[in-house]
Amino acid sequence: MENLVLASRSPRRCELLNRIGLVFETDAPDVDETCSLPAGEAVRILSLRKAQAAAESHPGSFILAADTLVSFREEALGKPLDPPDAIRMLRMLSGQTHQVYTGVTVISPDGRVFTDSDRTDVTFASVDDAEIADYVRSGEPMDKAGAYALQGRAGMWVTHLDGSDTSVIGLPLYLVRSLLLQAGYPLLAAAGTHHIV
Ligand SMILES: Cc1cn([C@H]2C[C@H](O)[C@@H](COP(=O)(O)OP(=O)(O)OP(=O)(O)O)O2)c(=O)[nH]c1=O
Repeated sequence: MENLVLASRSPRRCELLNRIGLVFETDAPDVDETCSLPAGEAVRILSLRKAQAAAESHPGSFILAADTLVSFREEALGKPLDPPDAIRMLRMLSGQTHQVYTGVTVISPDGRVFTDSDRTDVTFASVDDAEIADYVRSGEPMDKAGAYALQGRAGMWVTHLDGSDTSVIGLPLYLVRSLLLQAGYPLLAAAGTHHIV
């Protein structure tokens, strides 16, 4: 079976790939995550950077990488710098619709590059300062783009989602499937015996 490397330290991305039964190793070299492009373009470039960095040390493997940014009124929101920054972001998102962009890149063993991105619109209910402060104290926002986790407590705030839930959590599985198939990864054989209970 061909080797698949997930170039990520995100436990959510690992969990999502495990969910579809793929066997993979992880290796996430450090990359420069600064990019001044709009979020929708930046996520593709950043996922490409992550994939290329991992490909250097894994010749002959399939490489998969992703990057997620939240965007509200043209401002790209990555991970909060500190708790006050998380509070600032969540106050902005309260009662509003924002965009979540996730870029995905696959590199095939012969070095061909396949890259695409997803845009999903998420609408939050109004959340007051006390609830935001309590959420930030929980620590959940600190390693998440936009300072929230759809798969966690912030799932209670989502009144509408137009797009892909797995994309918001960091890895749009429909793009993983399509890019791996384009790259020639034997997806059916790899996931064939897996089923959830
Ligand atoms: C909006 C949102 C983001 N996130 C996470 C997904 C990503 O892990 C993170 C965005 O940061 P990224 O820089 O995309 O990824 P990462 O640094 O966590 O992992 P790596 O670069 O090693 O792959 O935010 C959630 O888990 N839930 C959410 O609802």
